[in-house]
Amino acid sequence: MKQHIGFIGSGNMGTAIIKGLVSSKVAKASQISVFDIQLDKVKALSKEIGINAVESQDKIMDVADIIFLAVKPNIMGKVLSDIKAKLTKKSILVSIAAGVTIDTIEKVIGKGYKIVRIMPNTPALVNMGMSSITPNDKVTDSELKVISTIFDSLGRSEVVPEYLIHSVVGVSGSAPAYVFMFIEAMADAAVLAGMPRAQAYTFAAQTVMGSAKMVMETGKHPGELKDMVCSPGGTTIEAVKVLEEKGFRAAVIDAMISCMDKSEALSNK
Ligand SMILES: NC(=O)C1=CN([C@@H]2O[C@H](COP(=O)(O)OP(=O)(O)OC[C@H]3O[C@@H](n4cnc5c(N)ncnc54)[C@H](O)[C@@H]3O)[C@@H](O)[C@H]2O)C=CC1
Ligand SMILES: O=C(O)[C@@H]1CCC=N1
Repeated sequence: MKQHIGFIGSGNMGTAIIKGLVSSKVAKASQISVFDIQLDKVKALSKEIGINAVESQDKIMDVADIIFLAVKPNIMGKVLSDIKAKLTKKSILVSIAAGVTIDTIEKVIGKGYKIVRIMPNTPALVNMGMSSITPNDKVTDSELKVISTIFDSLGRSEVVPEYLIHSVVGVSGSAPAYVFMFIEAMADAAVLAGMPRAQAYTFAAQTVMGSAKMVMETGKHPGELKDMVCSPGGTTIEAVKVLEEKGFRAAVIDAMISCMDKSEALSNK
């Protein structure tokens, strides 16, 4: 791609996107400029992967065609007000903030600007992310293609209407946290049974990755794939019984309802 990409904020998610982009080779490190109030962090990132570390938001606005806002939702308003003067109608503003709607952004910067709302997740760091893309009506089809290319290079992406973003937060944005908890719990049990810790993480994580791949590649219903593991009178069905008794599915659904409710509450602030 030929555009210059600027980042305001390089925390957990911003850094995952930046590193994923560089390793995918969709953008060269020289095409990426990054500003974060923690300047040392950006300098270290520059040293590590070669992106341009810049010392102000203004410098990002001077060089970038695509501007990523990767700061916490509660400071989005301030950052938007700060960059407003230098924003042009040609720039594409990409926000990854949970609960900050396109309407909220337009209330600060005004209408007529190109805005894309993204809900990414941290596996973008290893180019296995899942991102949703929601453009406003000022973004052209070819610009949307550029944004899709960026997020496809970080894993997969799908364009969704804005009302679906709460579901996306629950099922992918926040979801790595619950998957990591699942992996950690499985590894704990293996350690309990005597397996060394590091080996337990490898077995658990590879199993989660392989199971996910089977869902994606076989097209079979997850229930059918589960049934294929459960030998009659065997070990797996014993585990399934306990998971059902302990409310495993209900716990996941309830947790996600809390997560999605919070996403909605943030949007209504
Ligand atoms: N962490 C995740 O898994 C995901 C996060 N998000 C969204 O990404 C955004 C960032 O989240 P995280 O990376 O987790 O937070 P974080 O706290 O790790 O990173 C935020 C960064 O912004 C910097 N910052 C603060 N004020 C700034 C300013 N005025 N100018 C430039 N930089 C500034 C901070 O120094 C920090 O490095 C949030 O809006 C969140 O909703 C979305 C999807 C997933
Ligand atoms: O926890 C959060 O608020 C952010 C949004 C999605 C994942 N992390």
